[in-house]
Amino acid sequence: MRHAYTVETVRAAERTLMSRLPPGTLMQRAAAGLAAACGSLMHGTYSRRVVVLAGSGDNGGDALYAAARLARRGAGVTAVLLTPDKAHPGGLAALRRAGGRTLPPEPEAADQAIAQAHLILDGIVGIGGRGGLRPQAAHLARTARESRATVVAVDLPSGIDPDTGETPGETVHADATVTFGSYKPGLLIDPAAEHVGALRLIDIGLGPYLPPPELEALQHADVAALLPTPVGETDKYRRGVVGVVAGSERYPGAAVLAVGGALRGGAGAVRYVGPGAEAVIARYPETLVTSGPPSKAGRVQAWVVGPGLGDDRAARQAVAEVLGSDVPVLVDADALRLADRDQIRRRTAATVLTPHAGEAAALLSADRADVESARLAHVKQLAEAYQATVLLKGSTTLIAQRGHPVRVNPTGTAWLSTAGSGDVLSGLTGSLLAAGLTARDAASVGAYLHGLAGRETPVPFGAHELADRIPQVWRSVHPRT
Ligand SMILES: NC(=O)C1=CN([C@@H]2O[C@H](COP(=O)(O)OP(=O)(O)OC[C@H]3O[C@@H](n4cnc5c(N)ncnc54)[C@H](OP(=O)(O)O)[C@@H]3O)[C@@H](O)[C@H]2O)[C@@H](O)CC1
Ligand SMILES: Nc1ncnc2c1ncn2[C@@H]1O[C@H](COP(=O)(O)OP(=O)(O)O)[C@@H](O)[C@H]1O
Ligand SMILES: [K+]
Repeated sequence: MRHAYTVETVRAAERTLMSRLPPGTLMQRAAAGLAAACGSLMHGTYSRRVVVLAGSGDNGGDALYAAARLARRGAGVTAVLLTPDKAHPGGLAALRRAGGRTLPPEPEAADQAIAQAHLILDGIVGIGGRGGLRPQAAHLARTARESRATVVAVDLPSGIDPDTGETPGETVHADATVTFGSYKPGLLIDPAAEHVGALRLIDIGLGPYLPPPELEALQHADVAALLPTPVGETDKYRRGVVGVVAGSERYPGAAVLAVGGALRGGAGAVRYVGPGAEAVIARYPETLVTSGPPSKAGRVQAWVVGPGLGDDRAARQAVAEVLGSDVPVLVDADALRLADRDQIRRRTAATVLTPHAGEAAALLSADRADVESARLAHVKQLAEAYQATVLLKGSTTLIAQRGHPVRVNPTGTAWLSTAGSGDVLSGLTGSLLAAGLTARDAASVGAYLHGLAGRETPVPFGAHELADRIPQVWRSVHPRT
């Protein structure tokens, strides 16, 4: 599991640790890790040209100390000092001793140095940055982006909000980010995460002083431990039956895709309820189909309701019946609009809502653009307002449930933004719910496998090919399956 902590938490841990160590120890640990990372990114240091963009805080200090190490190993280093009289004194002295030169931030000289650099170290601001970059810093960030140099962000790309992933103005666009002590939420959540590049964590010893995280991301081993695996004495009912209420005369394909996802999620059987039965059976003959209402369909351990459902009376009634059941329910697409909000809040069994940004905006009476620019705040707000587990889809998928750290899905690709891909995710996640995973685990594991399938399916792909790829990525996560 990867964990991410807010600035306040990182600072508190850092204070405790620093009080037990000689002054400057943490900065030297950070600088040593940073210099090593830069050396390997440049495939050596001798005769490489490095430009440091150094702000006046400790972030600039880290960058200057690291650059001094690179200069001692033969790199030619130029530091552009944003406020020369406030530059980190120790870092600056170290760089000068190592033969590095400094420039004030006058555009012409700085731009020229940047244009000739192999590597640019962004030490403008770190976790002490507030608001969008100031004009002088913003100019340097743009010049760095337009250069051919490899841009390495120190702790984080300057200009991003470390706690939320918001980008309030101009930001540095990094090829790599070397972060210290712990991940920060903003490094893992879009739009900021788009500017992070390859992310590397340098351990500076904060671990023992960190409380529960703000955000966490599953890795292969975590997912493998959660995947349902049939044991000797099981049967199809004990493995769980998932009911899928999806599709309509107009959108029978949504039924097929949701069932396709559900068949790959580990439940022992998939029961389909709705007008798409013929199409479903034609593609997946193993599906148990019923044409009546969900309440007459027989027992299931979890429901998926919504993909391609339409919005007629029958659809509304089906949503109400499913929400009235005492088993976990995943609510997607049309059902997010049709569901009675109080009925969701009153449920005692788990409820998973899977909106994309537009649907999330409608559920919160907010603007879609605001949801996309501040995903973390909005997913938490949704989980709170609906007393449900919420999986917010999009370029970064987040899973929130009150009382737990938010989960960020680390897999995925923009190729997933293809029609019907969300239907596959609903079916898959509902199947994991029926197999007995908790709402939060089912949503996180569903998003993880869906994202991996997106990465492994030859592109460009359609949603049905994504569903077909799930067994392969399941085995790649859990090779002994
Ligand atoms: N925590 C840890 O464990 C460790 C932390 N370490 C390092 O310390 C870093 C934090 O250092 P920090 O606290 O000195 O703040 P930092 O990020 O350098 O920024 C402050 C400066 O930025 C300026 N500034 C602010 N906003 C701005 C804007 N929008 N646009 C432009 N400028 C802006 C502001 O200027 P002022 O307002 O004072 O004029 C001030 O000078 C952290 O990220 C990590 O790298 C490591 O050494 C080891 C262990
Ligand atoms: N830019 C993106 N990067 C990564 N994943 C994306 C991106 N855009 C969408 N996705 C993913 O693609 C899927 C689309 O689902 P959804 O919006 O419900 O589409 P549909 O209704 O057509 O099935 C979701 O899993 C979402 O997280
Ligand atoms: K930085």
